[in-house]
This record gives sequence, structure tokens and C-alpha cells, in this order.
Amino acid sequence: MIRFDDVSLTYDKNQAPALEHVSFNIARGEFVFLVGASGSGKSSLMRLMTHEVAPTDGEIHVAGRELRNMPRRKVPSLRRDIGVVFQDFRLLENKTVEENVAFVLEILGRRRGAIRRAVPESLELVGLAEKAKRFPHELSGGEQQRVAIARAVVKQPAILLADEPTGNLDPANSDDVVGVLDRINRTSTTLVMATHDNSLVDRLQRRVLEMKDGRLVRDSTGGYRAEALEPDLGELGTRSAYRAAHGSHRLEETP
Ligand SMILES: Nc1ncnc2c1ncn2[C@@H]1O[C@H](COP(=O)(O)OP(=O)(O)OP(=O)(O)O)[C@@H](O)[C@H]1O
Repeated sequence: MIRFDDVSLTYDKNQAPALEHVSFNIARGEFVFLVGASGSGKSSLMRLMTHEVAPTDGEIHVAGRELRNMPRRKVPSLRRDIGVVFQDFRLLENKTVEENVAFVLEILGRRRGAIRRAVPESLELVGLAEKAKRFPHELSGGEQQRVAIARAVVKQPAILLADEPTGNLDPANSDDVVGVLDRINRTSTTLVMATHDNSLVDRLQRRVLEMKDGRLVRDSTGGYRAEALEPDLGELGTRSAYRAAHGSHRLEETP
């Protein structure tokens, strides 16, 4: 689903490379932690995945596309397949929870009926169906992050990138957010989460990619390998699994 082959990235020729000779392969449905000190290159990896920046060297494949030679006009289609969540939530303060989530689909030009169905499903997935009419400032940090997650997954992306999603949250809210990410991963969404929270990484026992000074220094695979559990069904498989999960996950499972 995400493959890096000997990827290097230099932002500025007068500075050391941000990434050097990075290679890994993330299969469909995996949950991968990206760890490493500040400045080690975690965000740069994510920026390469969304084609916000292009590699200086090496090849990147994301959701069946080779990014290095990808024409600019194909970038929106790549980004439809990727949801992104940031540390600072980035919600629109003058819109309600449901309007924040609907906005993504409006921009994508989805029909009103489809939006009316998708938004409550997405809010239910993150356990916030009953807060649809609230404004962001009326929610806790953890709830705001869960709205941001609902917004990221409402378009049913194959991949969800979370860059320090618990960085601004206390332990209880962090647990809620990680519980939601874990649930989303179980709908076959490939999940990559950058974090500084070692206790969380230890607890979840998933694959860890560790960066140091722009190099990949550790790739440990946890107990769960999605490709061993499920055949690769392509996009259709992802969507149907997502819908099946929407039907089966109820609010009482919400942490
Ligand atoms: N837009 C940019 N222009 C120039 N250098 C950059 C740019 N973005 C990042 N860098 C440099 O690239 C290196 C990797 O930064 P990156 O943001 O990927 O690290 P990080 O591991 O995500 O750090 P943090 O945990 O603090 O978010 C750093 O040396 C940083 O200064």
C-alpha cells in the first residue's frame, strides 16, 4: 500500500538531507507507528506520502501510484485516498461538528443525499454522533481530535496518516483517540501514526518504524500482519470492509 525504495529528501542543498536511503513496505491494513526524536524525519515521510514534497532520490508507491513521475493533475486523486490528522486538530471554529465533517465531501462534490448519510456514520465511528450540533470550542481536546478523525475518514480513504494525534492530549483523551484509530484500522484502513508516546507504542504492540537523523534505524513487526489475515481485495474490499465495520461497531464500544 505504501512502498519507499531507497528514498532520500533534501529540502535545502546547504543543509543535511532530511531523509537518507529510506526503504520500507507497508501492506494494506497494517497499523504502523513512526517514532524518533524531533527532527528525525517523521513528518517529512508523511509529506512524501501525500506528495506535498517530492523525493530527491528513490521511488515511492502509494495506493498503487508511483509518485515520483506522477503528473500534477493526478495529485487530487491520490489525496482522496489518504486521510490526514494533525496534532492541532485544524477544525473550522465557525462550523459545527457535522458541518466540519460534511465540508470535506462538499469540496469533493458529493451529492447532498450521500453527505447526509456519510456524516452521521463517520461521527458514529468516532463515538460523537450525539455531539453533531456542537461547535469545536464546546468539546474537549480528545473530542475535537475525534472530529478531525471523522473528517479524515468520511471520504473512506484507503490510508490514514496521523501526525502526533495525541500530542496535545492528556492520557485519558489520548486513549480515546488511539481506541478510535485502532477501530478504524480494523476496517482495513492502513494506518500510519507518528508519535513520541512510547508507552502507547509499547501497549499497542504494532509494527514500529524508528527514524534517527533521517535514516530508518529500526523496523519491528508487531504480532498483527493484515496481509496474512485478509486477501488483497483492492479498493472494493476496503470499502465493503469499512461499511461492514460501520454496521457492526456501536457506540457502546466507544472508550
Ligand atoms: N520545509 C522545510 N524546509 C527545510 N528543512 C525542513 C523542512 N521541513 C523539515 N525540515 C528539516 O528536515 C528534518 C526533518 O524534519 P521533520 O519535520 O520531518 O522531523 P520530525 O521527525 O517530524 O520532527 P517533529 O517530531 O519535531 O515533528 C529536520 O532537520 C528539519 O529541520
